[in-house]
Amino acid sequence: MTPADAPAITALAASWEVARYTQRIPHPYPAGAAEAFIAQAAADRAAGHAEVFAVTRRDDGTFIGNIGLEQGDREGELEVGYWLGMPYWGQGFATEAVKGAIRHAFSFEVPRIVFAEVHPDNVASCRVLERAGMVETGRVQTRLRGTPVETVRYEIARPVALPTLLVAAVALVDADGRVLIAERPPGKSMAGLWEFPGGKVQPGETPEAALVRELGEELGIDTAERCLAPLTFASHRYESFHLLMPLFICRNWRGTPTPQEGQRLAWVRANRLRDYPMPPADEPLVAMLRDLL
Ligand SMILES: Nc1nc2c([nH]c(=O)n2[C@H]2C[C@H](O)[C@@H](COP(=O)(O)OP(=O)(O)OP(=O)(O)O)O2)c(=O)[nH]1
Repeated sequence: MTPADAPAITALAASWEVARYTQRIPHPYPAGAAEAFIAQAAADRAAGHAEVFAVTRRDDGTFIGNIGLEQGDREGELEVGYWLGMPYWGQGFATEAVKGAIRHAFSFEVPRIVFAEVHPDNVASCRVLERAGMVETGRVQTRLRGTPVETVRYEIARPVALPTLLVAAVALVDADGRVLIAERPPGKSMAGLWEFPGGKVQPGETPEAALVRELGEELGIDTAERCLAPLTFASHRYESFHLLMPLFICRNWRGTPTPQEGQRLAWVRANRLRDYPMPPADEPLVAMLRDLL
């Protein structure tokens, strides 16, 4: 906000429809209140416990309302509050502003939760918060504009960033065009599902070097990096990690693949791979292999 926003604030915040569900907009709106509000917002921002932004229309920069973030009573919680002038209701601006405020809040390390408290009769605002990804978590006894009221509390938690796991895998293809798959042994995650040989790329390792190592460890065969040709990749969100798995194809190796870790092996034609349950990340790969081989 800048001092130049004062006339727009005065014009828009004066209506009772706007003020009635807010905590602080005075009604009737006195002269000088907008200027005082802008000065207070600058002071709060400098003190580091609240930030208030002008909401402007992207097309022409018109001031249409305010949105703010303020420290809640509990550690790690920020409250979002907002109002828009009536001519700008019902056009998705509030939802866009709330989404922006949430993104802004979580760009800082501290907040775990962004919350809002809404008058239960303010159905439009409840919908805005829901569209912005917030969920109702309870009711709060409070006072709104001096009157006791039970507000609805909405929350959104900081999104958990999943680590990306890099796994290199290979379709070993024999002279008959069959592909080697291995069953994940009991005790491992996704036990009993059939997978392409390979494994996690260790820190400092290339995917090719990881595969050469894994093929030795798991199958007792020797391959050279130049015998591994890139084929495709899987990118799949599991519950606790995101799997990024380049799939190579290899037709040349030394030795006969034999299970070194007690796993079952199968040589399977690409059009029969569907008979073997595979991890969800592999499903698109199976279709691609069928087209290719
Ligand atoms: N090698 C291989 N891994 C796959 C395939 N599809 C798929 O989702 N994965 C997943 C399963 C594992 O989470 C990860 C491979 O890890 P890994 O095989 O080296 O590790 P691991 O069994 O020791 O690991 P863990 O999951 O038991 O911790 O990638 C696939 O076709 N081949």
